[in-house]
Amino acid sequence: MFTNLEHLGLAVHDLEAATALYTTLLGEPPYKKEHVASEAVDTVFFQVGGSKIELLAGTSPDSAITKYLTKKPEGIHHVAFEVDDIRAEMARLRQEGFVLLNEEPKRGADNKLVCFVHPKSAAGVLVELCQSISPTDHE
Ligand SMILES: CC[C@@H](C(=O)O)C(=O)SCCNC(=O)CCNC(=O)[C@H](O)C(C)(C)COP(=O)(O)OP(=O)(O)OC[C@H]1O[C@@H](n2cnc3c(N)ncnc32)[C@H](O)[C@@H]1OP(=O)(O)O
Ligand SMILES: [Co+2]
Repeated sequence: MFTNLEHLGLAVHDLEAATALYTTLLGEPPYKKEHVASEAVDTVFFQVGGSKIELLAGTSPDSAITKYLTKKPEGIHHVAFEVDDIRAEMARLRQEGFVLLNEEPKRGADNKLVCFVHPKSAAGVLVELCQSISPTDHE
């Protein structure tokens, strides 16, 4: 089951400048900064009610964010939904004909298991599924 709009992922060139801008915009500083080596990104998270803003900057030319920003301007890169059972939702979406970008859930930022749905199968929007896990869980 989809349970929440977990975060909006925003692709930015300059993480420090974007962090300062969003701190002013939202009136609160971020609650977390995290490097995710598997995605080659640095992230900054802001809480907004029950959802979050995730700022993302690529840390290598191979990063999906770096590649995206060579073709597109800064802005909304993906929409992330919280799910209660990521494997069940992946199986359901596959059955419905969506193209998943991961065979298995992978470790994302902020203590989540994540899986991406190709934008070409989701009306032009890159969709991320997220399931919360304990910080000590390893998959
Ligand atoms: C920090 C971890 C995690 C979290 O916990 O929150 C994250 O959020 S990580 C975020 C970064 N990681 C990812 O995005 C991983 C998933 N993405 C991918 O695998 C790829 O980016 C992609 C979506 C498969 C695209 O890669 P690729 O096919 O190599 O790029 P192209 O430039 O050739 O794009 C093909 C096609 O798709 C369109 N596109 C690409 N990205 C997006 C996007 N974010 N939103 C909408 N559309 C997108 C692109 O415009 C191309 O379309 P056409 O030009 O019409 O062919
Ligand atoms: Co994300």
